[in-house]
Amino acid sequence: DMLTATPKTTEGPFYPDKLPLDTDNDLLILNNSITPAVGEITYLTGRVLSPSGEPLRNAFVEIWQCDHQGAYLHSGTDNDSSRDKNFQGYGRFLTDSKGQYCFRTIKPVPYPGRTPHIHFGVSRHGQRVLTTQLFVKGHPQNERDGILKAIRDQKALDNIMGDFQPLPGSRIGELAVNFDIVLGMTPNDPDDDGAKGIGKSERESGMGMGRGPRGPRGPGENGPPPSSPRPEIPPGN
Ligand SMILES: O=C(O)c1ccc(O)c(O)c1
Repeated sequence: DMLTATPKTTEGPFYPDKLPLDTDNDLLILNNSITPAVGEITYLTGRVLSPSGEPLRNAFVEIWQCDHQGAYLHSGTDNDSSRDKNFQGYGRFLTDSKGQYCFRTIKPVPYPGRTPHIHFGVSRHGQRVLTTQLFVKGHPQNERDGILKAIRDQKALDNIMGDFQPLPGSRIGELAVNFDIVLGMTPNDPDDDGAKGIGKSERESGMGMGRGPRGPRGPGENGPPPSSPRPEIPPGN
């Protein structure tokens, strides 16, 4: 049996034109800063699945979104001066053997003309295979969003509605949302190419949860953000 494929949407104008030096899966802390981004802390988890529901390992998941005041990490914005300099704005992660990814970010807020959303790009074998957006289930502005209105299939729509809920046990009002991404059919799809197509230095910098010395901890583990330094791409490399 085939699952309903996650619908694709436009990439939008603000995929970062210059990636931040820190591209890990914790969008709340830049490099070794002790000051987190402003916003509602959200643990964003999910799996990348094949059309038949098999977990896909080594899928390259990128997310990007505007900060708590609607500023994207992009040179084409008109609100860069008010941008939250502590918000990473972009993050990426390679799925594990269960197809799982995780990010720590903020709950998305409206952008002028758009209902709240988080942009996603999923790549395999060095090629983008899905561009989509995750929305906030029940948000009143969803009804007036042109990109959402273009998706006519109710099942497909349900697939991109994130149910942002209080993180159980959190004393500081953190949220959690799960978003499983189902890819459409692709011809001749080996299940693992060892992340081929992702640049070596980038891969080495992709210190995700469970693979490196830091990155967000899993849901339920609160406390101050980790402060130990982690490997980064050295300037000039
Ligand atoms: O079409 C737009 O203006 C627009 C703005 C922001 C977005 O995130 C987006 O996807 C589209």
